[in-house]
This record gives sequence, structure tokens and C-alpha cells, in this order.
Amino acid sequence: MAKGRCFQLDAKKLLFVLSLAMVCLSLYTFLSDPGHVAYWNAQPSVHPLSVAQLYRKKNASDDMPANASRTDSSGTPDAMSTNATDWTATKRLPQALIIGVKKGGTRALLEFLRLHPDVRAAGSEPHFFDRHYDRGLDWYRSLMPKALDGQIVMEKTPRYFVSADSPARVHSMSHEVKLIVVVRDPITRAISDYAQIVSKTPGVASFESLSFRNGSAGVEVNSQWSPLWIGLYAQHLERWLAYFPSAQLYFVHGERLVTDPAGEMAHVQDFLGLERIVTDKHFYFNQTKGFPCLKKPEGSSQPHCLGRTKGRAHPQIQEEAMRKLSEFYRPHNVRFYDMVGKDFGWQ
Ligand SMILES: Nc1ncnc2c1ncn2[C@@H]1O[C@H](COP(=O)(O)OS(=O)(=O)O)[C@@H](OP(=O)(O)O)[C@H]1O
Repeated sequence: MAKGRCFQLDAKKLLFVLSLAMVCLSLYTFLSDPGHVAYWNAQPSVHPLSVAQLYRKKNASDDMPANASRTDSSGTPDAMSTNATDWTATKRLPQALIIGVKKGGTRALLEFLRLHPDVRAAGSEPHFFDRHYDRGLDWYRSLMPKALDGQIVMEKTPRYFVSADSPARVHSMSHEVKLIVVVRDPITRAISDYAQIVSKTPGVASFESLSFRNGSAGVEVNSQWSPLWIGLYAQHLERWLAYFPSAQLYFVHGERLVTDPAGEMAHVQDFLGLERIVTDKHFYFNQTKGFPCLKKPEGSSQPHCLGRTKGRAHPQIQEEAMRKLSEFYRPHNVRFYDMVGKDFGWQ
């Protein structure tokens, strides 16, 4: 009888141990399934390290960041991540915009910024706030590349700077968005704009004849002509300052972006709160092009210069016209320097 009871107790213990083992086994199987881990890591996935930091850790021996090694064709991180389930890339609205100016060097700036592992940028100009606003924010978001938490999403549309509706619309998307404007001597900018017009519309009237018209007080500057009107930076900036504090805007010196790209990029990275990863190591001066080019652009290991539409030959403008335009822009430029607290040195 006692023997039988003892056997009954042992059987109970055995059953208990077996059940415990089953529970442990199920728990182990559950946790080691990546699907479940991904579930627990479901977005928003906040990684304690920025992509730049992870990039450096993993590529300590390689001094050239190239987004290509981190993304597949859809822009989804792959090869770089040590554990793919740590990463959840999503499409987000931009936190920074290059809003202008047309012909200021906006494409160059965007391409330079794309070298940064913490930047994800839309390739073409969305023109959302000036032309396609009625398509809605979901449409706009769909144009953005996928980005990880910690990465800054950006786009460039130089028309925004001069578009009357854009400041209010951008503000209603985000009060905190960072705004970058690449500015360049308004006269050179106008000539660059004109060179583009000529390339698209051969036979167009001369720059001089479009720049001036007969007014009541004799020949006057035709400030309504778009290439000249865009250069009235102070006037356009006023509209943005009605919505955003000046600390939220950064003005890139367009001329210096050509002569000292790394120096300008240091300021831009600081403004965006990024580590200074894009440096002089990334640029070389291409004598044939006459501009700085990239040693290894995003998505390629080959040196790359911007295309033929960037760095066009400018027509020679008559001295008298240059003098009059310089006189015309002087007070506008001075006002602009006062507004931004920086003298760009345009004559
Ligand atoms: N690295 C590099 N390579 C080539 N071009 C460079 C570079 N950096 C600045 N720039 C200047 O960029 C000018 C074109 O400006 P944008 O890109 O803003 O033009 S656009 O508004 O998008 O059409 C373009 O103007 P143009 O020289 O008049 O063609 C260039 O002067």
C-alpha cells in the first residue's frame, strides 16, 4: 500500500517535470522565431544608435559612406544591418526641405547630403506645396524614400521659396521642419536661369532686352521678369519669416558650395543636427567640369559629377547691363543680409 502511494507520488513529480519541460520548450521555440521577435520589435523601432554610428562601427576600416551598401533598390536597409529584424524602415513626411533658390546649387547640395547615412532624400522634385497640394499629405509621403528612425527625410523643390502659398502650407505640415535655402548672387543666378531658358527655347530675346523695359522714368529694370524677380531674396524671405523663426532657416552660400563644398557641408550638417560625416574626403575638383564632383556618390563606387544641365556656359552680358543690375539689387541684398545676419559679399 505504502509502496503504491510512493509510486503515485513519483508519477505526479514526473508529470510536473515533464509539463515544465514542455513549457520551457514552447517558450524557447517562440522566442527564437524571428517573426515573433519582429513582432516585439514592431514599429516605431527606436534604435539606440544612429545609422551613422552603426555605419562607423561596422565600417571602421572604410572611410567612404555609400548608402548603396545599406539599401536595396527600394531603399530598404539590408546588407549593412547585422540583424535585419532590428530595422523597420517606413515612409515619413520630410523633416527638412531645401526650398530654394532655383539655380542656387540645390541639386548639388541634395546630392552631397545624400552621402550622409542619416539622410534619406527623394530624388526628383515633388513640387507638393506649390503645385500638387490638393493631392494631399498621403500622396506626398508616398514620394518619400523609406527611412529608419533617426534618419532625416528630405526633399528639394526650389520653387517653394518664391511660391506665395508654400510657407503656410509647409507650416501646417510641420512647425518644426528645417528649411534650407541655397543662395547665390542674384545676377549670376538670373543669368543661369536665362541660360536654361535659352537651352529650352532657342531664339529667345537677349538677356539685356528682357531685363530692362521703358518705364515712365526712362529705361528701368524689369523686376517682374521671373529670372530677376526670383533674386529679390528679402521679399520672398519675408513670407517665410511670418511662419517660421529665423533659427529654423539656414542659408547656404551658393558660391562657397562650389569653392569649398566640405566647409559648407560642415555648416549644413550642424544645422541638421547630423554628425559631420560628409567631409573633404568625399570631393575632388574636376578640371573639365569646373566644379567639385563626388568621389563615390550614393549608389555607385565610381566618381560622379552632376549632369550637363548643372554648370552650363553663361552668355556674356554687356557691362552696362551688369552695372545697372548691380545697382538695382544692392539695397535688396543689403536688406537680405540684415534679415539673415550674414553678408554674402555680392557686389
Ligand atoms: N558641384 C556642382 N556641380 C555642378 N553645378 C554646381 C555644383 N555646385 C553648385 N553648382 C551650381 O548649381 C547650379 C544649378 O543649381 P540648381 O541645382 O539649384 O538648379 S535647379 O534650380 O535645380 O535647376 C549650377 O548653375 P549653372 O552653373 O549656372 O548651370 C551650378 O553653378
